[in-house]
Amino acid sequence: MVMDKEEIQRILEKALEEGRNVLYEGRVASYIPELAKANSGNLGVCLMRKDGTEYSAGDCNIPFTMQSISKTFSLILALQTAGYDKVFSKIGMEPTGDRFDSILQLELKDWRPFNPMINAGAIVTASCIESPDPFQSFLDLVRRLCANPRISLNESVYRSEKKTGTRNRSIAYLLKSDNVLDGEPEEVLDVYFRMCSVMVTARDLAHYGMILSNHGVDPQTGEQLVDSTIVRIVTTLMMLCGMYDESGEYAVKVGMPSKSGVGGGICAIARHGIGIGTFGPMLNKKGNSVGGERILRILSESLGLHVFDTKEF
Ligand SMILES: NC(=O)CC[C@H](N)C(=O)O
Repeated sequence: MVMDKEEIQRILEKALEEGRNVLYEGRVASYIPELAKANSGNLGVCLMRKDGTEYSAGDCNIPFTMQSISKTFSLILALQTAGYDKVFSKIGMEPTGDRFDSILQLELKDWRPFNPMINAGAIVTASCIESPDPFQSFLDLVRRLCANPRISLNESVYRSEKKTGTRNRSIAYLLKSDNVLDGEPEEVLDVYFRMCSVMVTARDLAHYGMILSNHGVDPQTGEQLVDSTIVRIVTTLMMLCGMYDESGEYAVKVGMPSKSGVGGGICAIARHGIGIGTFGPMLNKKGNSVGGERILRILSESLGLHVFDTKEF
């Protein structure tokens, strides 16, 4: 199925409209007080192809905090600086089937977090980054992979989470008591909270997804921004665990390696060098954007983007 530009744009707009129809099913995150101020009506999508063409509909230039989407960038950075052996001696690769902030498995099954896409795993990932200034290195990486040098920290969201993040504190101290976490829990948490509070737009995420879909190569310059072996690891973990305890159902229905955040963003990696970013802060019970998921499902079905699809784009 080869589509012309107008047809793709029409599909995006239809997907946005259908996404709007399900917003009432969700709620904005409020456990981080600052996030409760989000505009419940926001919804947007941007699709970017490696040939430079770009499609968008709705609120795709509104900045929001990336929250858990930061887990994919920090994993890339930890693998780049500390290497595979160190990272995966401290963190597993298995989905949990539990909430993103669950503490359960650490006590019951394994002292190592199950994977880097849940909070416990991302806190350990942050501790693995080898850099004199881990947050600055993270920010540099995000700016490069999103091709946007203006990306910055949202101070109020950062302070709000730092003040109220007792559950993440519990996780970090438990990990410390089991000797999984190197360094001071408060220092590692500070880096983690900052990373979650970096602001991006749906368009930034589309660019990032496009780079990952293109095996880490910037199609404009030919530069290998991320080693393809690292891209493969991160993409696989996004497919298995990127939508928390909804990852299985999402994989069946949408079938694109994706990562969501409670700020309302989703970054999806589609076949054929396509990246998609969505933004809609109304979340379902699992903490995933209801509007974003609906849009991605429609795009997957209409454009044949499921990883096991055979259609041409
Ligand atoms: N699911 C998320 O996006 C969680 C990120 C959030 N900063 C937290 O740690 O709770």
